[in-house]
Amino acid sequence: MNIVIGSDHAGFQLKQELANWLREKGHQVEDVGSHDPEPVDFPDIAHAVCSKVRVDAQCRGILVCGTGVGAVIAANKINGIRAAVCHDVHSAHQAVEHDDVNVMCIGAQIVGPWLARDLIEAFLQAQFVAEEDFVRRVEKLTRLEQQN
Ligand SMILES: O=C(CO)[C@H](O)[C@H](O)[C@H](O)COP(=O)(O)O
Repeated sequence: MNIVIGSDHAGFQLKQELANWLREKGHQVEDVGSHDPEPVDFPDIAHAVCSKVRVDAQCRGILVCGTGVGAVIAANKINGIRAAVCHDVHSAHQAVEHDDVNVMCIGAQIVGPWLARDLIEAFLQAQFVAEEDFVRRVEKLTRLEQQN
């Protein structure tokens, strides 16, 4: 799968580990930074990841900041992005299955590397379930995005 990954300084170390691990698993990974531990603002990294994900339906995004909170706020302001901060495996797959989430945000200060891997595996393996209720709700999300 094509994956775009990014982090701010708080997520840098975990993002490096996750990007390497994803490549070892055979995924196509584009790392948009940060590329060193110097401070960087999470909205800039969220924009870099999400501007690629929003134009490629086959692509998923992963954002790592300290808590996942700043990243998810920023990502959800970008048209075409449905982002979720996920720190449990159930949310990580249901977010895709029900809500067609295309960007997952992780807090490096909240979860360790092993749980982060489980979260990403659940996120990447999940597919949207195109049931009537789920489709209708996602369409309503798109309309909300267009209204504002
Ligand atoms: O978690 C975050 C935003 O929700 C960020 O990654 C930062 O950790 C947080 O904003 C704290 O900022 P700092 O510059 O690392 O003190």
